[in-house]
Formats: sequence, structure tokens, C-alpha cells
Amino acid sequence: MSVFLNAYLPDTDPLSKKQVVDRGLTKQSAEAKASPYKLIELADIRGMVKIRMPFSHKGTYGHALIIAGAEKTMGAALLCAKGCVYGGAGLITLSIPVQGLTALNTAVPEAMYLERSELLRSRTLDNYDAIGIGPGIGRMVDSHTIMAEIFALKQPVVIDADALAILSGHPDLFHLLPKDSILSPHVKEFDGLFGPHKNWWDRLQTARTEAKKRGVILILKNQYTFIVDHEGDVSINQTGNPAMAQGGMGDVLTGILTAYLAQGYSAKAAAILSCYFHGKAGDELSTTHFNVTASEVAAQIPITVKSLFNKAED
Ligand SMILES: NC(=O)C1=CN([C@@H]2O[C@H](COP(=O)(O)OP(=O)(O)OC[C@H]3O[C@@H](n4cnc5c(N)ncnc54)[C@H](OP(=O)(O)O)[C@@H]3O)[C@@H](O)[C@H]2O)[C@@H](O)CC1
Ligand SMILES: Nc1ncnc2c1ncn2[C@@H]1O[C@H](COP(=O)(O)OP(=O)(O)O)[C@@H](O)[C@H]1O
Repeated sequence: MSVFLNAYLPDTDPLSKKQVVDRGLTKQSAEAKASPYKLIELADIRGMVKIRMPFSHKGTYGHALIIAGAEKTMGAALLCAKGCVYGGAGLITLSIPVQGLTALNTAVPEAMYLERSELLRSRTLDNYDAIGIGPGIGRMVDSHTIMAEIFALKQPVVIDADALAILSGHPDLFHLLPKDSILSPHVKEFDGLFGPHKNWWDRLQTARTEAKKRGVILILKNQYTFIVDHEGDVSINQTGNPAMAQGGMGDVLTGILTAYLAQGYSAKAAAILSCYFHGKAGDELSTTHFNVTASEVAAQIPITVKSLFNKAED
């Protein structure tokens, strides 16, 4: 029986009711009329995860830099760092305001610290395999200059939360965004970037056009999260549940995304795997928890990934 796109949207419109969704990312690709809308299935995920190899070491899994946090939103930075640690990056450095240093050393001792002022020192940014920026940065001093320096590296970067707001206010900067970057807006952030939309169908069409035009991955977050790629294809993530509707959940996702990029996954694979495991971790926790915290989701990630290799069911 066919599945239609409207089942995955929170509102109604006439067009999504007619749009068929393919089950699985590759099953229909050989057919002439493959749908641009595809459900992410467990079998897709199994084929994408790289196993951890004998003799590998921390250097094998990449060095991630997270730029996050402000005095009153240091929690966002710590949650993002936790997402990155549990997401499996080999080394993690967190650039936060100095007031957060004790909290960092206490809550996430695996992560190293980089002074904000160091970010603009020559060649500092060259030391990292992946950079994620945004959770809780608020009105970070020098944000425009720092983002311009990061973009000048011409490497994919993960952009979330307040960094999206900075892009919304600076089209010149948005224009410089490196190809293969990952943007992870929720609906309000998405409309902040691209203007208001009358419904989710329209929003998805804008996402497809913009992702193609800019050569980036757009992760439009919701109960069902849409991962829109450079071809304008939309991978629909089905994991996740309302127990996860709590502050900081997106900050953890940003950390996981940065961890997967640092580990050498393509931007699209990083986006698909991160969204799948983030939601799946929340699903596993919700079997015993009425609501789940962002910290718990982060800590569940390695367990969720490991269980992929233990279970044969689909
Ligand atoms: N512990 C910490 O330090 C934390 C720090 N954080 C950090 O703080 C910064 C600002 O975060 P923020 O929550 O104040 O603003 P933002 O996320 O833009 O929301 C504004 C309004 O948009 C809406 N809305 C949001 N999501 C939606 C959705 N999925 N679907 C639909 N609507 C949605 C909602 O409006 P409503 O629908 O309630 O009218 C909401 O009130 C940011 O950097 C973040 O990383 C947080 O992560 C929390 C933990
Ligand atoms: N009802 C839900 N079902 C599935 N996933 C959810 C639900 N509510 C929130 N999430 C997930 O939690 C994350 C929230 O991100 P975001 O709004 O940026 O949070 P924050 O800014 O508090 O970190 C997204 O990944 C979203 O998919």
C-alpha cells in the first residue's frame, strides 16, 4: 500500500496528500519515477555505519570543535559537547566563555577547552576535522568575523540555533557558507532564514530549492525530521517521540552531527545517522521514561548504535 507525504506533516494541504513516499532510501532509486521523498529505514542505517577498526585510536575518529554557550546558556554548550562525546568523535574541544570552564571540566571531562579569543588566532581553526557552531551563543562577540573565518576554510560546518539567526541577519555571510554544510533549524529558525510559509508543504519546497541552490544539507526538525540534500531529495526520519520535547534536545543533535562529520562521514550520511540515532535513543528511553532529558539522550547514543549490531529484526 502506498504511503503519502501528508502523514508526516503537522498540517494539511492538497498537494502532500498526492505525494507518494518511498519506503527506504535506495529501494526505488532504479525506477524512473522514484519519489524525492523517502523514509529512512533501519536497513539503510545498518548499511551506513562504519565499524570501529582494530588498531584505531582517538586520531582515527577526528577532532571536533564546538563553539557554543554564553553566560546564561552554558547548558546548551555542555549538552552539545555531550552529544559530540557520545556521538564518538575522537577528540572534542569546546570553545565557551571562560565562566563555563569549571562546569565543563565537571560535566564533560572528556572535552578540552579553547578560549574564545583563540578562535581568531591565525591557523587555530585548521586543527579541527569538523566544526559545529551555534547552541546558546546568543550575541557572541565577533560572531560575524568568527563565522567568516570558519567559512573561509571551505570545509563543511554544522550551523544551529543562534548561528542560524546570525545567518538570517547577514545574507552576505550566508552566501559564503561552504558546500556540504549542515543547517539544523526548527520551524521558527527555518522561517527566520527563508521567510514565513503558509504550510509545511511550501516549507519543504523552499528547503528543496535552497538546499540545491546552496549545495548544503538542510535538517528541518520536527516530530518527523526532514533531511533535504543537494539533489532536493528529502529523507524522512521516523524515530523520536513527544517524550523528547524538552529544551536542549537540539543542542545534543548538533553535537552528534559534528561528531559524525569529524569521523569522516559525508554531510548527508552524518545528517541521516545523527537524526536516526538521536530519535531512536529517545524512543528506547521512552519505553521506561515518561519524558526524557537531553543529557539522557546523549548518554544513550552509544547504546543505541551498538544495539544495531546485536539485533537482526527490521
Ligand atoms: N540549557 C540551555 O542553556 C538551553 C539553551 N538553549 C539555547 O538557547 C537559545 C535560544 O533558545 P530558545 O528556546 O530561547 O529559542 P528558540 O529555540 O529559537 O525558540 C524560540 C521559540 O520558537 C518556538 N519553537 C522552538 N522550537 C520549536 C519547534 N521545534 N517547533 C515549533 N516551534 C518551536 C517556540 O515558540 P512557541 O511555539 O512556544 O511560541 C520557542 O519559544 C538557543 O541558542 C538554544 O540553543 C535551548 O536549547 C534550551 C536549553
Ligand atoms: N515530539 C517530538 N517528536 C520527535 N522529536 C522531537 C519531538 N520534540 C522535539 N523533538 C526533537 O528534539 C529536537 C529539538 O530541537 P530544538 O528545537 O532545536 O531544541 P533546543 O533548541 O531546545 O535544543 C529536534 O531534533 C526534534 O526533532
